[in-house]
Amino acid sequence: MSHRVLVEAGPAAGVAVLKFRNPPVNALSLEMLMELVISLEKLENDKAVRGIVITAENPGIFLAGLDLTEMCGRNPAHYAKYWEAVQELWLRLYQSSKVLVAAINGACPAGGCLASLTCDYRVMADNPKYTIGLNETQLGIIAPFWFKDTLVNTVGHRAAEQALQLGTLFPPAKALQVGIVDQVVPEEQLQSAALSVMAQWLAIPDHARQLTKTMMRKPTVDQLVKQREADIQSFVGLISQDSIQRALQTYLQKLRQKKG
Ligand SMILES: CCCCCCC/C=C/C(=O)SCCNC(=O)CCNC(=O)[C@H](O)C(C)(C)COP(=O)(O)OP(=O)(O)OC[C@H]1O[C@@H](n2cnc3c(N)ncnc32)[C@H](O)[C@@H]1OP(=O)(O)O
Repeated sequence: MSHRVLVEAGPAAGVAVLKFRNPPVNALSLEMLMELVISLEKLENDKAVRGIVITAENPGIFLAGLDLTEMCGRNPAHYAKYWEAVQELWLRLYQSSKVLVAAINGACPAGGCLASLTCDYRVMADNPKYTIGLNETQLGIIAPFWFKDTLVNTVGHRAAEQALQLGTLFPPAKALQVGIVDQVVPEEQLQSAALSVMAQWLAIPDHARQLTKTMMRKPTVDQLVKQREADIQSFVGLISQDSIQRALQTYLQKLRQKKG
């Protein structure tokens, strides 16, 4: 039984809707990652499902990214387990044979942006409070190579380099201009727009679309698969450094003080 991920049958045949519900901010905790992987595996094996709309149950925050509390003050074994789960989610999403459409109905930083970038199409609600991007450098950390490659595959090398170096969080219109999202629509039309684009994608025969998706994505997937263990060790080494721990603690404190 999943608590942090809700899967519903969509209003159209063959479409499921997967909703994030991990209050307060839909951070990707270890439990949330594991529940997502299980839900995605079930959907992947369900022949009746051809497409999945991915969204947040409550508008405001799509995903707050990786859970910073999983990466602060823990031991190396925990960091390794956490990072393996992050890799697993990315591999499931990026290699999914289903059509994935992200209906971005809230803030979408870092790991949240990465999850949306694995989708085949991104529709974002036109709300200036919502931003999207790989903002890792703003936290004093570096987006791993497979985060970078997923962005490069979406927006091209130059735009990705600039966005990554600056850690830019783009509001909807700018995100559309850069190509990080494919469509921006009024907030109240987000779900209908996602279903409408899903219908267009489902009009293509599955086998042809799936083989094309694999052809386009396999080189990027293979890069991680062939060095998965090394990537885990690299993450554990970096995240355990005092300077990185200090940077993350400072960032978390800033988030907490924002309220007070
Ligand atoms: C060095 C080796 C390489 C490492 C690579 C690692 C790659 C990392 C990828 C990531 O995803 S890092 C996480 C990036 N995420 C962010 O920068 C988002 C941070 N959060 C926000 O900007 C805001 O919280 C929000 C999502 C826009 C929501 O704002 P809102 O005003 O609605 O809520 P807050 O009051 O800010 O937060 C409520 C509560 O939640 C805590 N929190 C927020 N984000 C996270 C998070 N990502 N992980 C854990 N906890 C988070 C926040 O601290 C508040 O906690 P309390 O004060 O209530 O205790």
